Amino acid sequence: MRTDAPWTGVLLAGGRSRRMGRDKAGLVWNGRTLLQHQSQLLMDAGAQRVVVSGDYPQAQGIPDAVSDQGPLGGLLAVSAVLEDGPLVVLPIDMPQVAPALLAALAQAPARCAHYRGHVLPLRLALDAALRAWLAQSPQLPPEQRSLRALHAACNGTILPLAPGDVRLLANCNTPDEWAALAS
Ligand SMILES: Nc1nc2c(ncn2[C@@H]2O[C@H](COP(=O)(O)OP(=O)(O)OP(=O)(O)O)[C@@H](O)[C@H]2O)c(=O)[nH]1
Repeated sequence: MRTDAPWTGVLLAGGRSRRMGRDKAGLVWNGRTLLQHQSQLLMDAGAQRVVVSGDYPQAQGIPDAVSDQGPLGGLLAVSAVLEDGPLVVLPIDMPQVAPALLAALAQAPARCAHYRGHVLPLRLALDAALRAWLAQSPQLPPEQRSLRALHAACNGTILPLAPGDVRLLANCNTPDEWAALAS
């Protein structure tokens, strides 16, 4: 019998994709858009449900409450429609993450440090403390308005990876990175 605690997958899909020059959510990976592919990864990992952060009516996406605040603006808006509980936050531009990795992260027992600078995917406990931190985040100076600061302040969890698995976290921000990933 599966006894794992239920968790919600949050797909970060907002932002302007400036470096890519087109919406990353619409890029096609193995015959599906990244919006579809990343949502499926979270479902395959065992998410009870997936909530899309971003203005995507076709996926019941939650638009940012405060625009141009980066991922924190997305999490602030998403947190307003969710009850307390565990979240696994996945970016739109990281298509090679294995569902098993996300599943392990969802059930990870303890906080872990950054793995070689990666702060996503990230597990968070949505509770009063996280809500309060997100609520004040638009007032923070830009250098403190980051997922890294959130991770540090709210005990976010990053799963440590075996060195051979680091490639699973490859993301794509530019057309060249996308071409390299997709080749
Ligand atoms: N909801 C929401 N998500 C964002 C926002 N900015 C970035 N993201 C998401 O956060 C993750 C990391 O985004 P970045 O690569 O840093 O930013 P980006 O907007 O996608 O791309 P650039 O404009 O080139 O920096 C991606 O999954 C984005 O979809 C935002 O303002 N709102």
